[in-house]
Amino acid sequence: MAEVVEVHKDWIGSFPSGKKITVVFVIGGPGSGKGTQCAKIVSQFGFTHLSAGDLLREEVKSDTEQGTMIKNLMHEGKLVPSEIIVRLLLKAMLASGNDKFLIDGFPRDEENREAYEKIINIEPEFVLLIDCSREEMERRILHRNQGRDDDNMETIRQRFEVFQQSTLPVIQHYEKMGKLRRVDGTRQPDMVFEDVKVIFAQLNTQANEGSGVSRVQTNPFKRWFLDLFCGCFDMQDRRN
Ligand SMILES: Nc1ncnc2c1ncn2[C@@H]1O[C@H](COP(=O)(O)OP(=O)(O)O)[C@@H](O)[C@H]1O
Ligand SMILES: Nc1ccn([C@H]2C[C@H](O)[C@@H](COP(=O)(O)OP(=O)(O)O)O2)c(=O)n1
Repeated sequence: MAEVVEVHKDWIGSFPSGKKITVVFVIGGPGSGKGTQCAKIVSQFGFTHLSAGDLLREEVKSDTEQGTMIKNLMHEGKLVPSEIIVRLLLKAMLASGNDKFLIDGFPRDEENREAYEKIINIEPEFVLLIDCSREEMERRILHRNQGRDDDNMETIRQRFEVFQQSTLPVIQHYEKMGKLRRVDGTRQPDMVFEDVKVIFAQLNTQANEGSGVSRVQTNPFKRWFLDLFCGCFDMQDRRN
């Protein structure tokens, strides 16, 4: 709890004041090309890229009990408890000094989404879904050579399973809300980016037309801060 209060203090001075905070989620199956497209989006649209997987891999490097727990879950291709990943995301957002965030590999399931809504609660502008066939994703993962502990056939199978069972409901949720933007990720990276660019360019147009809601109006961090002091940060609403 003390650490979170510290983070909030940092936030006060670290976000550019009076600016709208923009969040876009990027989802897709393992190996669909999320990281590849995010790198391109960052260089063209000035977002801060927060990869949920990278944040967890960083956490694994810390020689702690939590790090070991995360390492084991990732090795099995399972999802890490939502509170952990949402806390890591919040910390990274606050530390970035930026007001535009590309959150890659999140939300992975309904629990992730609900935890985000409870703790951070900045509505995403849209959710970019990179669509790709399972065969192509499998081929890419087996060739990516990043030395990842989870890029082996057995773990890949479990990650596909999680995508089918747990991420599809999240996709359906955002589709119902009209927030899903789907691109065909089976093509070459630059071709995929042609479609991605059009989607992000619309975001810029909206901002210029002033259709976005300002941070002052929504003030999600104020709500978050109040929630923190009402004691509901640990996901259990103790007021009930
Ligand atoms: N459109 C694409 N066509 C072919 N290979 C790709 C494409 N996008 C990404 N890759 C390659 O596939 C692998 C997985 O991509 P990555 O961006 O790491 O996926 P994810 O972040 O979704 O797991 C990487 O080796 C990457 O270079
Ligand atoms: N929101 C998230 C994101 C990733 N994870 C864990 C589980 C995933 O299998 C691993 C790797 O995720 P990452 O996004 O880096 O990689 P892939 O899309 O599976 O290639 O991290 C999680 O538990 N919760």
